[in-house]
Amino acid sequence: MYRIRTFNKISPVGLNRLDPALYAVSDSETDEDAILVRSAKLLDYDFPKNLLAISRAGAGVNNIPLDRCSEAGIVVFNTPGANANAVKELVLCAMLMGSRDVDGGIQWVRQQVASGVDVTTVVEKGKAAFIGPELYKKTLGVIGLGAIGSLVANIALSLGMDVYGYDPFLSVDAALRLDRHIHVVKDINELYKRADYITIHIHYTKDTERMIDAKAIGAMKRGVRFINLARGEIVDDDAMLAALDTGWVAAYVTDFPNNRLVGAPHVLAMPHLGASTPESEQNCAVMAVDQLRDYLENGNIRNSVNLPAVSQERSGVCRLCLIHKNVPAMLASITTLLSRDGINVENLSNKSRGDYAYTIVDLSAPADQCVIDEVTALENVIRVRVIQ
Ligand SMILES: NC(=O)c1ccc[n+]([C@@H]2O[C@H](COP(=O)([O-])OP(=O)(O)OC[C@H]3O[C@@H](n4cnc5c(N)ncnc54)[C@H](O)[C@@H]3O)[C@@H](O)[C@H]2O)c1
Ligand SMILES: O=C(O)[C@H](O)COP(=O)(O)O
Repeated sequence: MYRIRTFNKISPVGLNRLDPALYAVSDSETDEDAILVRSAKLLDYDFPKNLLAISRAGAGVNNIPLDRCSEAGIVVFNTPGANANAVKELVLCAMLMGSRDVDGGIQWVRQQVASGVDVTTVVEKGKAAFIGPELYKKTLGVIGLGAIGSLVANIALSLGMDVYGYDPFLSVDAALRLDRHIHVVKDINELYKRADYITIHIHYTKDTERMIDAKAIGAMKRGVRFINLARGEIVDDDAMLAALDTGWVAAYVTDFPNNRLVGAPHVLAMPHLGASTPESEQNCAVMAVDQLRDYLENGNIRNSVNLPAVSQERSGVCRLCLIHKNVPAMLASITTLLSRDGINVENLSNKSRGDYAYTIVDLSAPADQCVIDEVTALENVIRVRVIQ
């Protein structure tokens, strides 16, 4: 029986894929073998020794201490693309709301009614205060052309926008998803100097923290409208507030409110709603659960953010799964111990990612505990699992 602790509400459509005969799942499990999480912060969480995996039902993993997980042999998964459509649709909403003062207008209508005015008598005169430009024929800059950015870039074309994209690490898959009419630039300043609207879709890491600072904003066009449904930390709030104050930035629409931003003019702050649709919550939960099950039951790794992707059809009678450091002669050391005991290797897969590597070995005979202990004791081996 595996114990899975949930740290957020995970869609039952995903959770129902966990057989209750094999899995105990709740938010009160202790000594858990695995974690299912959305945005709950695990940075200071004291992981149980037997924790094997964390599956993030969503894209961003800045709430998970990846280095600490790798060192402890904990595999971290996310669900690439599973919530991208939900975010794309909210970006469209954000672009429109940052343009036309729909929010201000709706609030004004409510205020009229609340103060006893017959709103029908003031609408036509009052509406002039809420005028705003159209998206059609304007230029959109998309920073980050991954799962979300590529969808946003493509749909903006169909709104009649001219689209510039920037992504120095563009994957082949992502590039193939992009409409050929999108101008992909190598220098972000090419995007900054042209865009009337900029939307950012990159991960928050040490490298992207406050990437949108005073210098970046200064390189943008005066009157730019900036949309941030990625992470609050990517934008330097001081620089953004100063630019809103002078009108250099006409509107800042963000999914990451804080008290300073919410009080400022021309800021529209939503409560992290990007992925909050039933469809996206289900997609993410299904993917997070399926990947987790495949790892727990078969040792296969798909869509990990800290270990390589390694999957292998089951063969033999017993499977060894090893997380180890990416150093020379690991495979030789492991197979030497196995062959010394007369155990034949039916199939083997090994891949590395940065400082770490993962090996799956299917064996023709069950490995006895002595040999497992010896493999576990090898220098640079972090974790060994035996799956029957
Ligand atoms: N508001 C929400 O609810 C919500 C929902 C989903 C994702 N997100 C955020 O959006 C981020 C992106 O999600 P995704 O699914 O598109 O991820 P993704 O991995 O598919 O795409 C990220 C892209 O950013 C690119 N990139 C990395 N560094 C860059 C840089 N310095 N400049 C330009 N591009 C860079 C990568 O090459 C990649 O193509 C997530 O990490 C998360 O923080 C927010
Ligand atoms: O990174 C993500 O996937 C989003 O920020 C969504 O987060 P959530 O699952 O907590 O809504």
